[in-house]
Amino acid sequence: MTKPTFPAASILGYPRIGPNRELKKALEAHWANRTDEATLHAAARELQQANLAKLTTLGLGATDASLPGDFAYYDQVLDATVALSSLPTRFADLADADGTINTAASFVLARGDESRAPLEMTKWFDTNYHYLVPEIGENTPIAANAKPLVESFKAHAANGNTIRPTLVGPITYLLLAKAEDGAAAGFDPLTRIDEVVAAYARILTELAAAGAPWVQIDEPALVTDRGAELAVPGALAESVYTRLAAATERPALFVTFGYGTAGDVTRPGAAQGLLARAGVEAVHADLVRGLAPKAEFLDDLAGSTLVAGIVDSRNIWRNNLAASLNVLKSLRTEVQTSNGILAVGTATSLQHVPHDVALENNLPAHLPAWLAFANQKVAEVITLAKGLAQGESAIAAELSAAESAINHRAAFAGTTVAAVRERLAALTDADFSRSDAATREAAQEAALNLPVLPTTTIGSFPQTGEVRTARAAHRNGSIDDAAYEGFLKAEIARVVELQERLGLDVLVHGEAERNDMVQYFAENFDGFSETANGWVQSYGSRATRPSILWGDVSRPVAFTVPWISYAASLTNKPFKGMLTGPVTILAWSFIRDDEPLSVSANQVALALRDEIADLQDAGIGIIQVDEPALRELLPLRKADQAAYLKWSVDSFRLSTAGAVDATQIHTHLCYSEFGEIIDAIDALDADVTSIEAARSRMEVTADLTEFGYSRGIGPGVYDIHSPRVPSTEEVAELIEIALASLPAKQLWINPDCGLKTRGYAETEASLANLVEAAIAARATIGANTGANV
Ligand code: MET
Ligand SMILES: [Zn+2]
Repeated sequence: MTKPTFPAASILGYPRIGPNRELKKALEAHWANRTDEATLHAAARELQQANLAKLTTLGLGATDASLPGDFAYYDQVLDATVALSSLPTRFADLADADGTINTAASFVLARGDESRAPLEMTKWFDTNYHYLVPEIGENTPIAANAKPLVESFKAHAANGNTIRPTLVGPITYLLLAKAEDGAAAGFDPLTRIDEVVAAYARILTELAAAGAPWVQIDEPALVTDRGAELAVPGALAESVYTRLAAATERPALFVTFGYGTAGDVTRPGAAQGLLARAGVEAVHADLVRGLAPKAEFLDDLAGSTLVAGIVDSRNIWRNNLAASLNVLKSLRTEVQTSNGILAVGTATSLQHVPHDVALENNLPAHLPAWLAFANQKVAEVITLAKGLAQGESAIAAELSAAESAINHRAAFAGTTVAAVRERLAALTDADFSRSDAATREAAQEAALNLPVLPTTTIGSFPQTGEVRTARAAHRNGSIDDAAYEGFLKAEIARVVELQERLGLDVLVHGEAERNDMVQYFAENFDGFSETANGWVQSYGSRATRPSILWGDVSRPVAFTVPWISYAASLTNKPFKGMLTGPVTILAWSFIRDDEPLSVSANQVALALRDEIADLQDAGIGIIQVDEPALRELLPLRKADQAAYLKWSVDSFRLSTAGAVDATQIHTHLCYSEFGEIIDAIDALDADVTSIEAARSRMEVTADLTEFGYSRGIGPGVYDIHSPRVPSTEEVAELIEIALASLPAKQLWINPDCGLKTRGYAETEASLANLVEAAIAARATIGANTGANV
């Protein structure tokens, strides 16, 4: 029997938030009870129809299943939880009479309610998109609920569009899940795979009955080390897809593997061949982050289609169509040798890029022609498929436009800046190291004269409505620079006065002048530009607007110094200046594809190094360089991690190593999987490191003791993710847990993260309790151990 052929051009998914963040607005209006559920559904449907209309205008077929059916109100993993009705026990009362999870219930899972915390949120692979972590135990219900998928398919079909319903795959779903609280120790959600497969088989049957010709099943977890072990002959992936392919009355299956190489990286294509032989009609390979399949590993595709993910869906650069076409042609040879058919697609869903370059009206003139956002990428996929089928001459105009944009970019003045390159080339090992920690410690003790268990904050103070209003007014010109500066100074003075009143030991300026901890730096560095409308979903209704790094980086003038030195002038207390580190600046921006990331990281590091020198000259004795994204960029495969950690740590060291001994360098990382990269964190060589720890009740302190961590450490004692005010007793307890494993001399007392999302009332109350608990702990230490701590 011949297998159905997948459309020649398709995309794995499309941004869901809407070109003007329509979904955000609809969701937030609904959550604020300003609209009912029917209004929300109508707004979402309208947005999806507009998106599909756009995609067909761009050239995707309306009826050949090349339109992705990947819409989600909040998150695609949450939608898989809905499709499986897998409600964790603590939410069991939310189930409908038939056991299913309705839209309102799914929002409770996503957002929590008065009595329950929401599902945990975690970064999706190595992206800045967050999914909701499924909680699966021995008894979590698993039962098919095809209704949302079927209804959506039918609604679009009635409108003339044949979408390809999309689901997170069974293996990926369970690998991303965590054991439900109360499950037996060591319980592995993957042990529930047979039930998940049975539920998916049922969903496939219902989708076939509704008329869906194709279904897309995303299995990106097979590009991780753990997933790869399951993608070898005789292992789980083979049996799962043999069973799904055997489902009676099902749509054709398209299984995708974004974010890397599926299966064994030394045998690119082996995982795809395996699934094709198991009966899957179309398989995908990410050619941007992963390796191109080879005939020798594909073996026999058994008539299946291989969809080449050649257009980058994680970045915004215009595709080099000529180079891509060459890759596609040689891949076609491999695929045809393997008895398969080649089609063209994206590396992952386009959910990681903004909608449309055409919506940008503020970019520097040279930039738009270099870029491709989602809509431009759809056109690129279609062009490449056409070129592959009909030859270069059929796409001559597109090839030449791409070529001239790429040549223009390569030759453009800011792309390579001689002075920046010379400075990088002249670096020596000495530029990456400070003197030994003991020497620094002595110099800092003399300079700062801090009490034991010093109290501080992570940097930002509440960004009130007034701050945001003033910023917007300044941006649109309704208040002038002087008025805005006056406003910010008053805000800074208020924050300094508050910290003095609360009795904190190390003060900060509060970051009121920063719209965002990355964008603010990008705005002040050469080599970056900001988009006006380049929103990318981060989680739920939240989106970020990453800056675009397009050229060599330098810092024309000191920009944090005026604010920070003004703040420091208002107090006699030790003062901490705040900067964002090189890895985080890059992780939360669109980065260059014409230079290794490590080169950009060192350029950013030198720009920061200049700022640190100026802060130091202005008398700032403590400088914090935040690296919350250090863990996020960690490569998915263990084999690639050491190289990443080497350059990322080096860039931090390059940024900070110009500081004199007496300047105390802090860093801040906000996640608790600290143990995993503790060597790298140690290698940052910061004098003091603050980390998130309150939710895990100081779990990290045990890792630190075991490691023998010897410098200053501030495990957060106040969970800033909720408006809850921790009592003095609670904070005292956490301090006590930390003191049980760490010497008092190393310990700092601080919140988990910045306070910008909090309100003033809870912030003041919480910080007052934090200071009170620290003072009490000092007294206890003095009583128990004498002054010698
Ligand atoms: C996500 S980490 C945030 C650190 C930053 N200094 C702040 O306080 O907001
Ligand atoms: Zn943080």
